[in-house]
Amino acid sequence: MIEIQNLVKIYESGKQKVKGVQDVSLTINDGEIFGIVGYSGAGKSTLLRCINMLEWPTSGNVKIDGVDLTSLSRQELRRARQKIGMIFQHFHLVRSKTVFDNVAFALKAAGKSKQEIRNKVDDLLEMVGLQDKRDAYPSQLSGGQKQRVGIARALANDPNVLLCDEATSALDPGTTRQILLLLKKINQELGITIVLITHEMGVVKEICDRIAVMQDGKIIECGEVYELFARPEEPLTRSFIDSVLQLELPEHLVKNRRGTLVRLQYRGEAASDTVISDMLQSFRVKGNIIHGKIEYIQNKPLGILVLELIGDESEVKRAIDFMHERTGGLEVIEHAA
Ligand SMILES: Nc1ncnc2c1ncn2[C@@H]1O[C@H](COP(=O)(O)OP(=O)(O)OP(=O)(O)O)[C@@H](O)[C@H]1O
Repeated sequence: MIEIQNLVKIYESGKQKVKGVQDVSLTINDGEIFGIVGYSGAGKSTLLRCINMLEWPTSGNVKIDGVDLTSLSRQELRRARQKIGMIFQHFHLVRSKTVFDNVAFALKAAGKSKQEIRNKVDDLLEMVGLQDKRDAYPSQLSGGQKQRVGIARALANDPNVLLCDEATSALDPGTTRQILLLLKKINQELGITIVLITHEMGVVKEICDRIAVMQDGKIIECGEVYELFARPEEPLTRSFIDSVLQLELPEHLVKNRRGTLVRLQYRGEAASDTVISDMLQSFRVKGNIIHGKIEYIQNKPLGILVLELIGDESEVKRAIDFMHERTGGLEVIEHAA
């Protein structure tokens, strides 16, 4: 388990002080894939780099499996870090070394025998699907292949935790998906806890169990991915979610509406419910479906519909209250003029 308590990181350059992370407390459970989301400058990298002490916190603690990393000696910290792998946006491979040697590097440093190194590297390359690139150099690899080498290298010392710093941001969508599937496989087969930072909600939707949303060095919202998608509380979280759900309505639809537009979100079990037909039968309103989709997040359906309700104002209001009660997730987007 990773426990972050009241973490603060302030960068000082000359007389200027920049707050990288402001009083963050967070618990990440064993075996979880935990996402940290936020715009550029929100403090994601700083927080991630404090987890393995690449950045030393100004105050606060980081405990991994009960051990407070801020209290360790340099040597103890070096040993603790072997159990925390890390991968990077730009891979950070050694250009003059082959794929094999890039992965073997950490094992040599840990004093493993030649035979052990050969077996381990071969196993890792098989895991990431790069056996045939064993003797290639980084310049001969695609971006996705380079990240696979980065992942194999990060797993060399059998870490319990894998930190991913924008690991897919330099990759095209197809390759991103393959790398995310690989991370999921590693999480499931090896039981490794994964903490990833990203500004792409699509990445979160694909593989994370829980997420924290960061703004100005603070966590403004944290929870299970499905719950956050179904019921975000903060406007920033909502805008991240909307970006991936592609819910923007064409302007002419909003302009030419005749009634009240409402966005309806059905959660899990309610997704197949008959809430709309019940509403239309119970109230004197007409309903047009303007936009609709069902998203599957962590294999659970999240239904999203935009309805135009036309009718007497008080009847529309009663219809909205009814749907609110039945679904728990309803938003009035725009009132008719
Ligand atoms: N080494 C540093 N020295 C001074 N200020 C820094 C340093 N690293 C980060 N900062 C500042 O700390 C704040 C948080 O930066 P950080 O890189 O953690 O954000 P981020 O969310 O990861 O953004 P990005 O996605 O652009 O990397 C920013 O204001 C940034 O300018």
